[in-house]
Amino acid sequence: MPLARRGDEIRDALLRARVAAAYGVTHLLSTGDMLSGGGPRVLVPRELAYDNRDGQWRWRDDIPPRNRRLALRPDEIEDLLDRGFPLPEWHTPPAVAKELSRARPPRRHRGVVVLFTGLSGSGKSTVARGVADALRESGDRTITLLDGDVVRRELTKGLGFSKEDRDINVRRIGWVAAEVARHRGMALCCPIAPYAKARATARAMALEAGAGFILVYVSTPLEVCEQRDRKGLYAKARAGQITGMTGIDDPYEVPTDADLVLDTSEMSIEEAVQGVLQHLMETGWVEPRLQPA
Ligand SMILES: Nc1ncnc2c1ncn2[C@@H]1O[C@H](COP(=O)(O)OS(=O)(=O)O)[C@@H](OP(=O)(O)O)[C@H]1O
Ligand SMILES: Nc1ncnc2c1ncn2[C@@H]1O[C@H](COP(=O)(O)OP(=O)(O)O)[C@@H](O)[C@H]1O
Repeated sequence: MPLARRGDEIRDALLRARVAAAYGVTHLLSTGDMLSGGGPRVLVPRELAYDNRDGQWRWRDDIPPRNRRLALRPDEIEDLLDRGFPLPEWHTPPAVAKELSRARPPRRHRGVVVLFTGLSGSGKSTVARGVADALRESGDRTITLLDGDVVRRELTKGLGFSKEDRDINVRRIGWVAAEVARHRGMALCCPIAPYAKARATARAMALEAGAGFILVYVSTPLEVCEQRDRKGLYAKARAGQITGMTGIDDPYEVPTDADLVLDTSEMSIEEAVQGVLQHLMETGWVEPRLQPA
């Protein structure tokens, strides 16, 4: 029953019992540590397993091991649903499986936010653009690329590079991305996003919108970013002409929660793009028919 959890086990159990009673339920099956309350009687069953000799569920110890199939754990069920695989009929009646997959559609049908984080010049925009181009060709989802320069011109104009302004910048990007993903699109964003807390907020907003969130840490070392110095900002920072440059005299908090790490000093642009696509396919967010070249 997809009831929102209140975070309090006792209140959750009571609420479940009340809702179940309202549907006419007279007995509830529960694990030993769950509470009853609210009317129906609670039965605490012994662990049941599927007996493939006659298709019945019975106490697991009454079934010879070779005929016994244990019930799937909740995380195994979620994994099958996320990947869009059918739940086995011996385990879940098809009508129930249909409802479950309606409540938790496969990842490839849900929205997703991909946030690239890393130093200026690390390759975030270049890789995000490559991923966007590849996925646009497949046409399964709408693709929104929230590119750095455009974002700072259109969405966050007027903000600077203080911690406060960077946090607002990343928060706004995260909010727009989550809205895109709420409507089943894919949003690719590439701010430096130097602070872990702002990145965590972006993740939370995407998850709250029922979407996925993938943090790609573009870990290209500072020396390489500095050699690239496409905008001449590192040279200016070294010369003391500008201050607050990330990696020089402003912090970058290395992610400890990255879903994927790419060091573009060790791979070509194409390899980096394929690395992201591969990850999206392996985790079920993108259909695996986009085969890497
Ligand atoms: N002080 C300072 N520090 C870092 N970067 C600076 C700074 N001043 C200007 N720039 C240019 O602005 C781009 C970074 O903006 P972001 O919106 O990605 O930054 S942040 O996420 O809000 O920290 C970044 O662009 P990219 O190179 O595309 O990352 C820089 O070119
Ligand atoms: N393997 C690579 N992956 C990504 N960018 C690379 C790679 N090798 C060289 N580059 C170059 O590095 C620069 C990265 O710039 P950009 O993508 O704007 O970085 P960021 O968005 O992180 O500031 C581009 O000029 C790009 O062509």
